[in-house]
Amino acid sequence: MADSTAIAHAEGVFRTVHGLPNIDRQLRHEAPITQSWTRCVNDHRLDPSKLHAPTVIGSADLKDRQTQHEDLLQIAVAEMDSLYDQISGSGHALLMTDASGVILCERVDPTLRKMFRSAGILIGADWSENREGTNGVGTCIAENRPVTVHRADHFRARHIGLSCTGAPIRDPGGSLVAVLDVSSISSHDTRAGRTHTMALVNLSANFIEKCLFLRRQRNHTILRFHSRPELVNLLYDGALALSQDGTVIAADDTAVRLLGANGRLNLLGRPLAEIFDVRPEDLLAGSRNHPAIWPLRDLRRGRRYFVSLREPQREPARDGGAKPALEPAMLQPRKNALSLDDLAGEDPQMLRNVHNARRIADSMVSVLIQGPTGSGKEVFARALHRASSRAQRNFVAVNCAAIPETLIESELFGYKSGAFTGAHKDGMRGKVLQASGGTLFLDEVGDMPLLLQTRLLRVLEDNEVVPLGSEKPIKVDIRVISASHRNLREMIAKGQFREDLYYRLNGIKIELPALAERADRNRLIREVFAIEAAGEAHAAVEAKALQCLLNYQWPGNVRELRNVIRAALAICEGGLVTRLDLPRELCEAASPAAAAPAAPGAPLANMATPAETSAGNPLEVAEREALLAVIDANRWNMRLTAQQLGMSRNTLYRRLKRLRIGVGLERVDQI
Ligand SMILES: Nc1ncnc2c1ncn2[C@@H]1O[C@H](COP(=O)(O)OP(=O)(O)OP(=O)(O)O)[C@@H](O)[C@H]1O
Repeated sequence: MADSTAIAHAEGVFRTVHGLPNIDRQLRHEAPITQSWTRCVNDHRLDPSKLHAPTVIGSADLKDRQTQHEDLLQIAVAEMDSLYDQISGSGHALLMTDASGVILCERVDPTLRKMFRSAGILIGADWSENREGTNGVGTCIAENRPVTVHRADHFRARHIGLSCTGAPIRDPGGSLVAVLDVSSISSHDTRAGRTHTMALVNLSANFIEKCLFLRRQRNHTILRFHSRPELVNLLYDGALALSQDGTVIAADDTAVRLLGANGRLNLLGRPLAEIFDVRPEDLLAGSRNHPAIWPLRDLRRGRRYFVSLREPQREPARDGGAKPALEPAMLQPRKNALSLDDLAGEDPQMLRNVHNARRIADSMVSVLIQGPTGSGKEVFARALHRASSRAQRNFVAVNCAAIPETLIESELFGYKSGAFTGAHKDGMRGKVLQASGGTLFLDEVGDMPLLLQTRLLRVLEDNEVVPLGSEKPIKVDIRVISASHRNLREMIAKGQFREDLYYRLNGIKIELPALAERADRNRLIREVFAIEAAGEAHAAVEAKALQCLLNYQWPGNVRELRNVIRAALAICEGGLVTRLDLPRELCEAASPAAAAPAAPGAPLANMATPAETSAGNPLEVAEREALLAVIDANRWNMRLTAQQLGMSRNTLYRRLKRLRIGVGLERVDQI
């Protein structure tokens, strides 16, 4: 390519990204392309004119990735051969990448192989957007939908001879696992001509996706449905995988669309009898009792569908035949760092909170987060920091309740060398200085001693801090987010909290609801299970155990929920959580027969008395007391307890179970 073409292309890209008029006024790019260009410049810091060699991963890494996607590749290769037959001779390459954009397999006309290789289209090459800029694979992954990137739509000048169309392939949980892409070089295709290619690629991607769903769910009953009987058991029907008690454990995109559900999570964990007018016993009788295809009505909209049932190919190897109602692999476990979007959920109060937080994310407005213990105040503060323009700078958290009163001043404001006896000889930068440029998170701000409140207010008013033992103020630039589970207004009335500081901190108030009050609590419980069980291939929750989790009042909110699930996963047999793996008190309190919900704040931990453990065996009583003493000393932090006792956390949880020590309110590390 002539340098002048590359320079002109790069100039066009920069003009578009910076909103300047293009020299060639005819040049128009669709929104997904210009958004991708903006990501390439601002986020990936790529230069469109730069020539570079393709990034190709090593053969061991490639082999690992291929093995990891073995079932997918087996399905895809057959479909790719069939698609390749249809397009061969037209100068196209057909390729499939994994979710990070690395090519795992390809079908290329042997006479064109060399040309495609020199364009970087070869097995093992990384076509993610942050490597190759806007392209059919990387942009499909970034946008999570089918895209065509035609010639000068490409970000890198080097790729403007290519025309590519990529379509996502999703696993039964809805996560993108692969991209199917058709590319051509020096194509004389018009953009309109790519519409046909897009239809073909989409069809093949949908087909692969459906086969993958059926294959991965083959050990469960699968219900397939469509409003037209002749389309049942074909590509266009909806598919639901069911547990043995008729609970939906996986749904494909078509099922979600046909049922008008608001996403997969609305279907997962629900009994099929809540979705269709089917009696559970009819369903449990299996396909033998039904004609091959029979009609059912959808309960929400009253629409008639024709359905077929496929029985499990093999009984799931589960403990004692217990019935899984929820399998995390079917949910989409979220990444560890939760974003504001992740936190919004479907609760009206949370949606309002997230909306307000987004509006002020980039401003200097102080944020006061209130909510009961464990409701996610710190998680919210971190998400807000990540959504702000300070995201790349420090987020410094100070727990005002955890630092001894005598140290809090030096912790916050730092000190000069030799400021006091025992001070570090080089002095210390306090948290306020560490947070300068970023965000200072004051957790449990209601626990800050009054004297310090006065000093903090001065720092916030003057934007400068004077370390202990120094007289020289240092300028700071901090965004303050504070949190408290206490009623600060009541504290002001009692003279325990400064009113002026309250107004300084309370630029905007975010009130987090208790877990039991959240309209979307069932969904949140499932999500937390999915997060905790991520990476455990066979983890599942038995239907009755799930019911206990859903019915319980959760006085310790999400923290308690997380710890209960974490402990249950550690002690359960074969990955299946049953009621026996949950604290007994939780199931009792959650049962409809329980006289009243657990009183908010009532500790769940340590509710069994020594007499209840193995009929009061004195050795066990002694062991229990010794263990409780260590746990108490570690403030119910199981990681530290296990470390101190020199055992793994799993062993510790097993021992807790044996000694019937509940783990309801223990504190563990943050995600
Ligand atoms: N929406 C959520 N999804 C998954 N986990 C969450 C969510 N919200 C909170 N958590 C988890 O719950 C636990 C408690 O959260 P966090 O520490 O933010 O609560 P908090 O309200 O600040 O608690 P405290 O009042 O004790 O300071 C953490 O382990 C956190 O990762």
